[in-house]
Amino acid sequence: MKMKSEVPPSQHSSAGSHKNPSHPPSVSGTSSMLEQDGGESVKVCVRIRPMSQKELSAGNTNCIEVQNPQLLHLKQKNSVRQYAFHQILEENINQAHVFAETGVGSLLESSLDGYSCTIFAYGQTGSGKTYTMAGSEERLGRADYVSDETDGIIPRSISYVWQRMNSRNEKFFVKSGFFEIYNEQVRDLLNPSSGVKHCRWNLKQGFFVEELMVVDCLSIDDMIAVLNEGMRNRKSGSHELNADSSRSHSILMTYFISEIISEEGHSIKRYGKSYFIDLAGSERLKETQSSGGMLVETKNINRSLFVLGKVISSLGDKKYRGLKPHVPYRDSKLTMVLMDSLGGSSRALMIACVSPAISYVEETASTLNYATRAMNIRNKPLLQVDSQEHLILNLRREVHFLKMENEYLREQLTRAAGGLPPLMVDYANSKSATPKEVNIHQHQAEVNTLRDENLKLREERENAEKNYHKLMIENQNLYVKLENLESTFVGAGLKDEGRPKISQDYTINTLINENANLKKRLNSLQQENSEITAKYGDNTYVNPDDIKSLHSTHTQLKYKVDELQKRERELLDLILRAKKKE
Ligand SMILES: Nc1ncnc2c1ncn2[C@@H]1O[C@H](COP(=O)(O)OP(=O)(O)OP(=O)(O)O)[C@@H](O)[C@H]1O
Repeated sequence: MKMKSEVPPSQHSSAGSHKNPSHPPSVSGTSSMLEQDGGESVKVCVRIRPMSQKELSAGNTNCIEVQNPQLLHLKQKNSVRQYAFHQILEENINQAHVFAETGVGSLLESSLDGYSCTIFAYGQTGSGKTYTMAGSEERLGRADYVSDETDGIIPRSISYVWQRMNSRNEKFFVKSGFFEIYNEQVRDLLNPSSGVKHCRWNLKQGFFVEELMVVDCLSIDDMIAVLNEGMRNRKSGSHELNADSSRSHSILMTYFISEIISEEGHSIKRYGKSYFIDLAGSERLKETQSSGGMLVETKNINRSLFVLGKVISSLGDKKYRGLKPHVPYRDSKLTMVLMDSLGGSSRALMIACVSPAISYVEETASTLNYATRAMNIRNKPLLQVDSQEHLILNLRREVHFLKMENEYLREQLTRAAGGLPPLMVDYANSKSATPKEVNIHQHQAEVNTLRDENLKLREERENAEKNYHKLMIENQNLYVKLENLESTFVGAGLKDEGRPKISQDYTINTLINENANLKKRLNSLQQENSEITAKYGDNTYVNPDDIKSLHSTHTQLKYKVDELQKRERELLDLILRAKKKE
């Protein structure tokens, strides 16, 4: 195995004659997911793992009933919900059958033809993602690893592609890289000591991980060595960095560069790739959604998974069909990497892993709901074309996404400031996007301008987020202070004895000062709050409901302060009258 630290080659091909590949895109060997517009839906399979010993001894019953290979019933508390998928793999289906039934071979065949393919496992912790993608975790990463029947999709894919490459009349170059994303940091699993990696975008590759170690694989053993090395480093890294390995996403990339010599003696190259992704446990996503405190989530919980959920929702929501929704790909590292696989030019297979145990029925329902949405996502698989065309294609795609995103951000700001939103433009269909009218330099200039604009809009949004956070903390402090004041002055004794009981700690002067400060803070907070609301609107991170509830808290606080001041005046009056009597 030859180790190399480099960015993989651009995904282009001079094979103009290969626009009609020998293997037209079709996800499974028998059933094509191709649709009329040339698009192809993400293939979604559900794998149900056997109940674990722990689940059985806890007395769990089965909450999933498989009706047929495409239909299942989920038995929830008071209802039964029906779900349909491309393929359902029951508990008793072994690893070899999973490989065959999910149609992975057909995807790999496309990669050898010059297409991009992504296979990813989604599901809660312990639902069998790693087992499905790689195999039994205890065996992987060990020096004495030998292939056996528990091998998952990755080792099986490795031996499949090697067999297929040997039987084809083409010369293949294979390269591989392995990385993980944890807490929005990318770590090279083949070179863990190299530190945090950055996600960049360029014309040739779209998004890519910068300075990732990419290894030349000259044999099947080299590829297995890459898998084992990555798995080993993921395990040890999980102890050093994150106690919980299920919170990181691991991504194994393999590039297949094929070369054939045409009858005229020209060399024709095609650039295919396969991504194998083992995602973090999706129950984090559920926690994220239920906690409501979005700022805390994005910091402490797996942001990539949260954004992936949003990307799947936007792309898979039927109401957006043909409307070009805003898709927040750029909001996380994982979705940047997956940009091409979801709603892009790659072919994709999602394996949703679930436990049949009734105690996880909610997590299972959540996984199945996301999987259902993912089935609505459509990709347009593209064979890599010659360099110039490929550059223009990438630029056009970048222009399209940037325009949509900037439009979305501007529209939020305008609406929040009370103006009418600008009309949304369908950039994909607008005339100005026609490639022949604009040359590559103009495309590049447009991308640069849009990216500058995007940067500014994002900075503005970040500032607004920071202010919002500050405001929340101040509000909290204010609340605590008010509670202290209330317990001091409006205690139970007051009601019982009909006369004020003033704590020794509080003199009238401190009370007046406190209230004056409180009012001052309230005023400035309210002003700050209305500025943020006007500027910010309902952007991705701060929910308009949160802003509304912040407003309502302010109103309540203000009411309490007014009440308190009224009570204070009464107390003052009482004290003065008592003093006069003395
Ligand atoms: N289909 C299956 N058959 C037998 N055992 C399985 C199956 N699926 C999963 N397991 C076992 O269940 C346990 C949990 O599986 P696994 O580690 O793959 O879950 P996971 O979804 O990757 O979890 P995490 O998100 O925490 O990494 C492992 O011991 C694994 O061997």
